[in-house]
Amino acid sequence: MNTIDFLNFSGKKALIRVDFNVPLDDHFNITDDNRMVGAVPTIEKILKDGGSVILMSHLGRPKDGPDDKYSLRHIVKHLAILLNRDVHFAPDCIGEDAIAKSKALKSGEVLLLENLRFYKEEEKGDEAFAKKLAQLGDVYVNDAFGTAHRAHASTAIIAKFFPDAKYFGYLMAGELANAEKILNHAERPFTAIMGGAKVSDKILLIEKLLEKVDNLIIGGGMAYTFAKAQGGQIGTSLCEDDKMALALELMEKAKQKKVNLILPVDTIIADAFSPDAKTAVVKTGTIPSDWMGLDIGPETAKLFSEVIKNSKTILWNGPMGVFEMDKFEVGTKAVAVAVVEATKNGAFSLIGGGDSAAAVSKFGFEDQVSYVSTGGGALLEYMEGKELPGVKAIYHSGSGPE
Ligand SMILES: Nc1ncnc2c1ncn2[C@@H]1O[C@H](COP(=O)(O)OP(=O)(O)OP(=O)(O)O)[C@@H](O)[C@H]1O
Ligand SMILES: O=C(O)[C@H](O)COP(=O)(O)O
Repeated sequence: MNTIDFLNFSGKKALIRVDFNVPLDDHFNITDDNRMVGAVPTIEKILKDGGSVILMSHLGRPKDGPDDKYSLRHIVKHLAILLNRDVHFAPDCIGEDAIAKSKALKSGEVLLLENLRFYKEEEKGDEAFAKKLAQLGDVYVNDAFGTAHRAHASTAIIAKFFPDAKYFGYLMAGELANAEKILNHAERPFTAIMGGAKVSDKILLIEKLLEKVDNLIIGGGMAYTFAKAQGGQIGTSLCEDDKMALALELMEKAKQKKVNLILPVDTIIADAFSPDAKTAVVKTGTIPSDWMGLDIGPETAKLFSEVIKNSKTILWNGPMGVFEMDKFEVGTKAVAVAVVEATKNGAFSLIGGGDSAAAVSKFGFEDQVSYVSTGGGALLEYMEGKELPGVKAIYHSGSGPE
């Protein structure tokens, strides 16, 4: 793999695509900086070599050009703290000012460009826009694993302009190596824990995992589709009616493949989607008509935990309940505790990005699992077996713009 270890960056200007699409609160405080922290080793290696760094990223999904709400200027201060040095900022990611600022960069200096998605050309994968970005550096580095599933100008198209000078950053290399370990070198028993809101987001992954795992645990909102498909009463819980047949098919497939598919046996129900809701515990499939299931129940937490603790490889993607509300975090926390315990006993545990990562960090366990991925959609797509455009662009050995 063509990582930045193959080059001494002394005197070079490295244009690095990072994924600094981090969650911000109403006061623009970063609520989870995992993605920024993940990019630091790449930046530091290049600066230590005597290079300079131009960072480019998107933030959120701005609809219509520049919008202060999505400005990357909000993260400059925190980046400077993480890198322990000043960070220059270019309020336009292309154009004269960005070119001048990039030219003026001295060895050891860092420039952050404004949100790439302020130009619609970024998401369109526009080649002329990619060329303008390419003018800013001598070497292109892709360390944006979280955005590697997008074929955008800065993640994929731009690589054409660096036929002999394009590299993977350390975060990208680490993410791919860990995903690979799970997919192709998993020690047994191998347990996948799937949760989150919807079955439809994870069908392909579940199908793929049925080829690989010993145990497949399903919790979270998606479990109610399985409960209803089996004839259970689920009240007003989340459900995708059009996926019920598929849920039964997946159960049948698991049986054929001799995969132990484990579904919740009880659930915590609430009379409203609210932190102050009245709650009760009921058996799966027995939810009264105007109540909803918002977490797995205590019997289920015990059942899942036993399986997890006896596993040697664990992949976890998606929370077991509405963990953002303290009343409905118990099931997700129990699973997190079991994953931590298994890891202490030598298991390899990989936590899928996004909400599972947020849950693990809410409980303060991020340093007690083997790896917390910075990828949400990107990790899912990679694990489903899809080729990621951001990865392909670095591997592809084209000789310049087509
Ligand atoms: N029983 C439930 N009812 C309603 N929402 C639920 C339930 N269980 C979990 N959720 C919600 O699902 C959301 C996460 O689902 P989502 O499908 O986005 O997971 P995910 O983002 O794919 O997971 P990851 O980010 O780890 O890949 C959380 O906000 C959580 O509150
Ligand atoms: O958060 C993510 O999954 C990535 O940063 C990609 O963002 P997107 O889904 O808006 O393309």
